[in-house]
Amino acid sequence: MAAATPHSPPPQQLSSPFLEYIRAPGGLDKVVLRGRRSCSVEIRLFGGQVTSWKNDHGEELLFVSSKAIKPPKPFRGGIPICFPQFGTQGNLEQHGFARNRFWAIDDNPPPLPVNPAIKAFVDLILKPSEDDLKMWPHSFEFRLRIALGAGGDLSLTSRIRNTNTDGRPFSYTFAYHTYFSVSDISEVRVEGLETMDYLDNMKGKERFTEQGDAIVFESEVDKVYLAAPSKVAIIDHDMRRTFVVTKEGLPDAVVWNPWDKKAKAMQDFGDSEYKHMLCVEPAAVEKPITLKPGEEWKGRLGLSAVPSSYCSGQLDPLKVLHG
Ligand SMILES: O=P(O)(O)OC[C@H]1O[C@H](O)[C@H](O)[C@@H](O)[C@@H]1O
Repeated sequence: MAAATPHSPPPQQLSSPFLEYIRAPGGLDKVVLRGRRSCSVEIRLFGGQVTSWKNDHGEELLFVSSKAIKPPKPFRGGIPICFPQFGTQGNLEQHGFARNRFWAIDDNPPPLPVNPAIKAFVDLILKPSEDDLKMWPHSFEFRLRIALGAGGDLSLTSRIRNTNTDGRPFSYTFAYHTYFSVSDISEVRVEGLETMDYLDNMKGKERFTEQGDAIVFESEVDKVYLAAPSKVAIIDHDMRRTFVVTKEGLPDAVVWNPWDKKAKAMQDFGDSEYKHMLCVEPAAVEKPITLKPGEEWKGRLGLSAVPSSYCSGQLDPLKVLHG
């Protein structure tokens, strides 16, 4: 049952000076994590979705559309959670229902190893409602820890447990649909995915192998990179900033930018906003994850934003990916 409502009282966990629970009308209650200087992370209970991540200068690092729609529609930007289905790969609504549900604060989560670099964190939980069970007849507990590190890095750890009592396993696909804010998509490079195999969603999921150097963008892209490395870098030349994306338990990485035509067709997205965003989404898409009753899966996303290190205008990819 989804016990979560946007009006549930803030629990004990939220009494830390690094955490704030903010009530807002229209199902927009949120939790704010605060770090050093102006670092912060905002999480909406609707969707269990990170909607803001700021660095210590207070600059926003995630893209959120100016046309984003309020609940009950999914929210365009930040880090939507795609579960139990990625995309249209099944009978459920696009990207599954988790991004469209009210999550609850998990006041008493099972322990996770504590990283001493973590400044503030919050634990959320999603359980299926009666209606969810009609669409996807599996009982589960989805625990999500969102943590802000001392250096301003952000991590999301998902733990999904099969709580079926009828002995049945279930399978799902999953993604952290991360929208990065970039200065100009035409100036952005992604390193770490070159030479990888991918499924092209724009070509009926046909399989190709990436050729050449770092990935650059000059038209619509919607690809699922398979068995992608655990570290990928998004290099924003104009901002002199590199996002380092790390992933655990998530074999694939989806890369998406709708470009101009699709942008115009999207109701909750500005016509030119494609220039200022890029989705790089650690995911489990090609091979669904299967859990037997009592089994738990863990998938982690780590994000940091570091100044790009240039030498004669060239970024040293080894430094970013292995430094
Ligand atoms: O519009 P949404 O349902 O949020 O989906 C936005 C995009 O998500 C992913 O990146 C998929 O690969 C795309 O095919 C899809 O268009």
